[in-house]
Amino acid sequence: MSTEGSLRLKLKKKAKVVVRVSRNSVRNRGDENSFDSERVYDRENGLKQRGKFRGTESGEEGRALRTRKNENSFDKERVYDRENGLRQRGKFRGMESGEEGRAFRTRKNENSFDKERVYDRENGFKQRGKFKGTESGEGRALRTRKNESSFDKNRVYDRENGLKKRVTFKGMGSNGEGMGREFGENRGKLRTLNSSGRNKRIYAKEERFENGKLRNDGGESKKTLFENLENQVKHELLEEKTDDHRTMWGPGVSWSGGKKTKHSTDKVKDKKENSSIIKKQDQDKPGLAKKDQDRSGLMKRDRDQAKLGGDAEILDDRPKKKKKKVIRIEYPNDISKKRVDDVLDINGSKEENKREPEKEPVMSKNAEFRAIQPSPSILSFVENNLLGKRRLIDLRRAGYNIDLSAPLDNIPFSKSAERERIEENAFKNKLEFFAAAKVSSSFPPPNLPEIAFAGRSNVGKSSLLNALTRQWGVARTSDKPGLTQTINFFNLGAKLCLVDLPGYGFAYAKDEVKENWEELVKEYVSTRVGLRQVCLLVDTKWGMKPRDHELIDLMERSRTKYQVVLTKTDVVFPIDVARRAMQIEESLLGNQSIVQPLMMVSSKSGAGIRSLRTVLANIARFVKI
Ligand SMILES: Nc1nc2c(ncn2[C@@H]2O[C@H](COP(=O)(O)OP(=O)(O)OP(=O)(O)O)[C@@H](O)[C@H]2O)c(=O)[nH]1
Ligand SMILES: [Mg+2]
Repeated sequence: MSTEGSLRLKLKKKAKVVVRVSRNSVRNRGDENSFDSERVYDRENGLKQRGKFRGTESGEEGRALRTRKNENSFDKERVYDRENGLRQRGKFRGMESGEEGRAFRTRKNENSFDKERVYDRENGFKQRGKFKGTESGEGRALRTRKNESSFDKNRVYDRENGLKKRVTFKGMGSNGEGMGREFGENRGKLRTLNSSGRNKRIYAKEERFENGKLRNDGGESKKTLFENLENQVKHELLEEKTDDHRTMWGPGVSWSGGKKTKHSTDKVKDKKENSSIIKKQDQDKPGLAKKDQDRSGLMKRDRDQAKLGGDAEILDDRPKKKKKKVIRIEYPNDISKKRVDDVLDINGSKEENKREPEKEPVMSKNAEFRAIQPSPSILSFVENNLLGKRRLIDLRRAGYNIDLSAPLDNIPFSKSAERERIEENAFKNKLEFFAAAKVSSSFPPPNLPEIAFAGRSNVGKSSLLNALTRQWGVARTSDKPGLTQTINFFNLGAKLCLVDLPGYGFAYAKDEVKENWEELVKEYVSTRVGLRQVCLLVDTKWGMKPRDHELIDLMERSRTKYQVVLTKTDVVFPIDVARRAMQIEESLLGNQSIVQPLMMVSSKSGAGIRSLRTVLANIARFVKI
């Protein structure tokens, strides 16, 4: 830098220093708040705020300057707020000159005040109640964060709720000593005494000098004083009777006996005459249960505090709890909360409603079925033949090829369905349709022993024919009941004839036609020469129906041999297959023409087909042609 430049820099600095010394109103980096007698200069908003600002007189500016630490400057008539500027034009004369130092509203002392107004940093001068709780010099009475309840003779100021609480509060009268004492009592700060689960606020007993400092000269220490005080209060709580409802509360709501009660202000006024802070209680009642102590403590709380504080009232800042209104609606037909006798009265006299002797509950058909206990032989047959609903994974593990039709009718671990492997020779023959009859006169001549398959429509008669011979599609099948409408005759080789009968019961056909089927079937099973056995097919899921019994009766009368075959066993659980078998066996126990055992098959899974095949092959074997 050149010599000329350095000289200029020095001159500038000197000039600044001079100005700074001569005028405090110059705004520079060190003094951020400049002012003059008429203007306020704000660093952020410049000189836009042109209100008269005379908070400090000349010579006192040094203290009144608004700095970062002292955020609130003021004058006799105006309050200056850094955030809101001079918008708050209320008269603010809380301090006289010379007292500003203590009355400044700072971060620690958040509440400034004057004789007539309350200044709230957040709400400005909205709270215009008269607030005269402290006279000048009451630096200790200021409401601070620790002492949140400020007060005056007539009003209570609450920082959150403003002046809404107008309870007369005369706990600390102004006595000119700056300590808030009215009666010259040795009363200290409010202390919280935890009594009976509730906080009780009491005053400490203190002695102070005239200058306001705490006196602690060899006497009881402050801590000891509080301890003594707590003990006294506890004793009082135990001693007090519950019928004393005197309270220190004004018209507000206070606690009495655990319930909120309203108190009149008259009771509070009388307490002015009290001159002692604490009425000593000498006796204690150690035998009182803790619960009772708590309760009595709660009920006497008001009175205790009144005694402790003389005229002082302690603010209860607890929010008032609203009682929930419970609306009970009585329904005339609601008998949920009535006794049995009452219920009887509602519905009629007790004699009329005498209970009838209890009948055995009628079990539903389903429940009856579930109660059936199958015999071990049936159960073992079901298990051995893998009857009932089975998981494909289980069938695969057992070696059956589930990709084949009727896999259980194949030999395990064989890759293809080998018709030649069918054990029974009769069923190794080709199944051939050779005659269909709608009327009895159309029946073919009985040259071969016949095995007929009867049953309700859609029970699986035609499917079973195909499954037994492993010739799928020879007998036509359909999921619609009533497909087979004629008596169809099939040759199985030269030795056996299989007959597919039309079904009975529900079918998609005219009633007249269905009646003809039934008559034809009845005629066939009762009159057909060469009929060796009727396989009466019953759906495992639904069991036997009345028309099945009709046919059985007919066959019984005509002495036609019949064997019951449960079909579609793959749609129910194994246990239900066994139950159904047991149920039908028991229902047909006395029948003469029935052929045992009851067979269980599934044309779809192939379960039980081999067993049935064996049974039927035996019939063919012993037939004499
Ligand atoms: N799940 C399962 N379905 C079967 C079984 N047997 C037959 N079905 C099915 O049942 C339906 C009826 O079979 P059909 O053999 O036509 O019954 P049907 O007794 O001849 O019936 P109609 O000729 O009308 O009297 C068809 O859709 C078959 O696939 C079986 O064992 N299991
Ligand atoms: Mg059929």
